[in-house]
Amino acid sequence: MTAVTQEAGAPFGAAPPPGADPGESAIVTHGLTKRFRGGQVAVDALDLAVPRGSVFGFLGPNGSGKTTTIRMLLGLVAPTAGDYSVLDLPLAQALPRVGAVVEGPAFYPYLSGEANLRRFDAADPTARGGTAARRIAEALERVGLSAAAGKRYRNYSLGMRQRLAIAAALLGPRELLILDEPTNGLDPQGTREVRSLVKEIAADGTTVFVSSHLLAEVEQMCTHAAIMRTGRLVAQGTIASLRSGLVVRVRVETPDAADAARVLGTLGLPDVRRSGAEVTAELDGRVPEQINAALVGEGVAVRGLAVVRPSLEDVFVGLTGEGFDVGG
Ligand SMILES: Nc1ncnc2c1ncn2[C@@H]1O[C@H](COP(=O)(O)OP(=O)(O)OP(=O)(O)O)[C@@H](O)[C@H]1O
Repeated sequence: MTAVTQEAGAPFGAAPPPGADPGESAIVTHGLTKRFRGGQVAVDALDLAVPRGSVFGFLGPNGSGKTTTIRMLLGLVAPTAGDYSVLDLPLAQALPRVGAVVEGPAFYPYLSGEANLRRFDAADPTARGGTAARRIAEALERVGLSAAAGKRYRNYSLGMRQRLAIAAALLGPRELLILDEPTNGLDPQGTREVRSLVKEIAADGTTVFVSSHLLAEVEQMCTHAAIMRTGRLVAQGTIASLRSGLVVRVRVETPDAADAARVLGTLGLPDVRRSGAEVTAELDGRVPEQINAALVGEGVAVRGLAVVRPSLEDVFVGLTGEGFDVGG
């Protein structure tokens, strides 16, 4: 597939830079659309470009089309229109290099983690029999379950269960790992385990494409994101580039709020706002040290000074005019 070019009116960041080598993308979609019987358009003309080596957050409220997109990428659902490329290969050649956790795999509760992986490995026609024990040991090692390999699945914590699902997806050498809402239903500890595992897998060079309806999770875990809303792409790019269009503010906590507001105004910071003991303004390219020095120089007692960067939620609100409603 050739590089997707930016079209007039296409969402911000929708295409790789002109002349980009398509081999640098782990996933490219062009006009990818799924209309279900009954007329429901679940995915609407989606242009995605997932750089190799990225941890790519596929972010959207429930029902925004994330799972349907993933199912199309894995060849589980046929698109109504558009095309896509995974690892720049025909799908049959790409899939053995792709690990995926879409719906939680069915593990036997009374079997150990290791025995469950043996079942999975045996069911994979592309896996070579003679090296199964090594593959399984490596997958368990990679997700940090070697010590719990012999423990029954039903005694695993939620985080361990999800890590085993990821191990099952990593039984072969994978260039791309696709995870659909991997922290859904996990407790905070399990969520932390999965998040750090994703980072480790990416650090080993595997591209990770992870869907989520949790903005904060994508901000913490991902290098890039695409934001979906009702089947349509709102924006995509690096997390920094998504935020770059929005204003960074400075927030000062002080008992001398009126004086602080005056000083910020004198410094020329735009949009000074005061609320109780808090004064905020646009940072406008200044460094916080300079602002702090000016405040202290004018005798303002500074209790706290922080730079407030826009969140992905601010990006979503800024682009759609709506709140990010996880209920869809
Ligand atoms: N097989 C189907 N037939 C008809 N409509 C479907 C089907 N699968 C999904 N949909 C609809 O398509 C839309 C997108 O669903 P999808 O599951 O892809 O969203 P999602 O972003 O993954 O949300 P969730 O996190 O809730 O699964 C929803 O409105 C859903 O009801």
